[in-house]
Amino acid sequence: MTDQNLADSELRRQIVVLSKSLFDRGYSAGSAGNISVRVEGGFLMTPTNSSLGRLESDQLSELNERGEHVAGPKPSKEVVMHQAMYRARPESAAIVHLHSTYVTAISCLRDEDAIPPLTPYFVMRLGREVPTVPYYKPGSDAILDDIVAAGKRGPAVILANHGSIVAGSTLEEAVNASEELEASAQLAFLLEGRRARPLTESQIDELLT
Ligand SMILES: O=C(O)[C@@H](O)C(=O)COP(=O)(O)O
Ligand SMILES: [Zn+2]
Repeated sequence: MTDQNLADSELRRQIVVLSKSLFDRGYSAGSAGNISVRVEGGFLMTPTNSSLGRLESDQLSELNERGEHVAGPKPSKEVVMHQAMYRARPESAAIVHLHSTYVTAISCLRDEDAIPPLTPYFVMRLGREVPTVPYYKPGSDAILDDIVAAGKRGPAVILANHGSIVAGSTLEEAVNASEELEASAQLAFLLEGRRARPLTESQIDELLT
């Protein structure tokens, strides 16, 4: 079942539960990060300046199909970034933006190929590559074109000196992929400077077929 088939109340419950789970395990701190989910007629989104650990299901922002705020508290400042990712990946029903520690550390170090495809699970959850877009001030609409281009290359994108944005066909899928991205960033740090054996192109092809 895709998230769009789930009742609005169930999607609200999932946003609260999965956001708290991410927060409790250290994937976001303070009020960093934001989440959106496609619903009938538009999107639900976490409010701006809200902590992922303390959301309430009846206090989520409601947006229409065009990404305009129609009800609930003021949405995250990253509406345009989320809308760009939905545009790049029309099959997506949920998007997670985090500042998880190792991904954010890598986002401050490299411009491309920041996290190599070293394991099958990386390829299965994140694809062949995780592109990086240049730095933009958080909330800047100018990020739109770069996110559309990067999102077409894969479901996960690194934001230079900021964090990550990950799309999924369900919220659970987007959360799982975000967690895999952070685990892969940790691996990349552990292996830095060592002769790690990357997966071959044919091994990657086999995983993606
Ligand atoms: O980094 C930022 O400021 C935003 O990208 C963010 O993570 C939290 O912004 P809001 O969702 O507007 O609270
Ligand atoms: Zn952010």
